[in-house]
Amino acid sequence: MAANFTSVPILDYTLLSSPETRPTFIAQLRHALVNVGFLYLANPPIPADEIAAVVAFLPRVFALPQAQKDAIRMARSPHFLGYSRLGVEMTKGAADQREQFDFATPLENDWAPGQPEYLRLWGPSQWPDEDAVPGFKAAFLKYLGDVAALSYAFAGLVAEALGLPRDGLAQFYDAPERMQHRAKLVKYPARDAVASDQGVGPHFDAGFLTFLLQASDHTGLQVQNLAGAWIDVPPRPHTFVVNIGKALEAVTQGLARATSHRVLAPPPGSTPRYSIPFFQNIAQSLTLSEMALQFPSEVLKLKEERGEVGATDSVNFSEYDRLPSGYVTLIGRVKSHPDVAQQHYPDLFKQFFPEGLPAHGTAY
Ligand SMILES: O=C(O)CCC(=O)C(=O)O
Ligand SMILES: [Fe+2]
Repeated sequence: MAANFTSVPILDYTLLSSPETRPTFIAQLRHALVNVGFLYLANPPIPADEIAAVVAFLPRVFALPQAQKDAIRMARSPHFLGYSRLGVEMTKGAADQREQFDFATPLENDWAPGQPEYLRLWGPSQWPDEDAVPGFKAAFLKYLGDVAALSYAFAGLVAEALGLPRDGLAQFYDAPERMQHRAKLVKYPARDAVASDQGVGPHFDAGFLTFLLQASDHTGLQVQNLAGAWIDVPPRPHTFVVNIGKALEAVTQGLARATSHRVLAPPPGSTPRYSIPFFQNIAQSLTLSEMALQFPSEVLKLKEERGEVGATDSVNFSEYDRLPSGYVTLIGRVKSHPDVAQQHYPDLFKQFFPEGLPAHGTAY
């Protein structure tokens, strides 16, 4: 009988600061990784005022004139970075009802024709006009840097919780200055303003770890438990929601679960919901099936005790068993943003969308 969950566990980062309480955190983390795939990280090591400053910018950035937002639209970027209008992104073949800006940690792109196309995926962000939102770029870059640092520290904790050496996951990253991690500002308008209640449809995240900031006081995020039931993950003050991406699930042979999740649009008449997910990437050229990790038998036993995952509505990012990680990410981006792919990756676009640009997508 599968161990199931009806809520997402809360882990307090400050438990790590004392040798007496640290083992408690690691044990809670082990449980969350194996049985849930989601956790709240309370009191993360990022100053509350730094987070508040970023949150305060959200309504202002989305309130920029449409022409200024369109000037940095994602379709201009081979790196899938920039602004996406409501309804252009797809999950499981249906349009997501959210508006968003994708930004990433700073990195130049040195791809040259003839190299694998996925090496084109990382590159510079497109930022809104500094005069229109003074200070936003600096505040968000600071935030990106600090969450990236937290994400590396957290990977060390994950390794420890799964019985690996503390640097047991370090082989999956290039040197920090050659890595890029992505985050986005997301706005989900209330249901009466949009075509459906699909804020974002059921999906898995790619990569290793996601650090999600729920930036307004709306329920809407839900995760799917082992039996397939949808469980609410309401916002909690001064927490990140941390979840496992498909790449981490792959390298841990399913010990750490990638858990299906979705967002429902806020109810009619509500204010918009805002969030900022941060996606930690891994090195692009790795084929994960060639990098098997060895786990202690007592940890592997936890997976048996969990049992099989009974049902899920998500199907994406299943290719980590055979393709380089960067290619898997690129396929995900192509399927989610076919208009961007059509501009910059015409061959892949034709492969995934042989009938042309979907009116109502066929992806996922
Ligand atoms: O907005 C949220 O709360 C979650 C978004 C999400 O799951 C995603 O963009 O991958
Ligand atoms: Fe997600």
